Amino acid sequence: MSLILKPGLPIGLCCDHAGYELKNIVEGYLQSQDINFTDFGCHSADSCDYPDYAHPCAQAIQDGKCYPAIGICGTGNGIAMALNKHKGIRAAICWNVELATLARTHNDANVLVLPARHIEPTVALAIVDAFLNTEFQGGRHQRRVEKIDMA
Ligand SMILES: O=C(CO)[C@H](O)[C@H](O)[C@H](O)COP(=O)(O)O
Repeated sequence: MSLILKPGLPIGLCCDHAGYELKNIVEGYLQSQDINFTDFGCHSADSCDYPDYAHPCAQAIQDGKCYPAIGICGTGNGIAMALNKHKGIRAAICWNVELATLARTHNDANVLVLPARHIEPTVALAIVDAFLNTEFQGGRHQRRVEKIDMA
């Protein structure tokens, strides 16, 4: 059982066309681990706009309908920017396992963002695994994370 899943809540997934193929791979991995997810799209590799999928996914986290989430686009930047417009969302772009671990231990990241065009699928799955299985350290980081939403 993952360390950061909340009982009864699925993981949220969102992507654009650049992340579509990797999202399918991530979904296969989650299924193999018996982890439930809600897929907010996109649902094909046809060109689309990442905010159209990022915003509903972030809203679902805010509404308590899923937790955590994984967002995927070409560089990770666009979908992370859209997700991070939402209060309480801490979306972290991670391209290796160490960054994913630190995003959890230091930042209590609640959305993992993967740059699909810049990482291999095997690395992506190792990142997902690290993200889902690493606890927030709290302590000095708790104070800093609380200050993020003060703007
Ligand atoms: O990487 C991105 C920008 O931050 C987006 O995620 C998109 O995937 C990318 O911009 C899509 O580019 P395309 O040329 O329209 O395929």
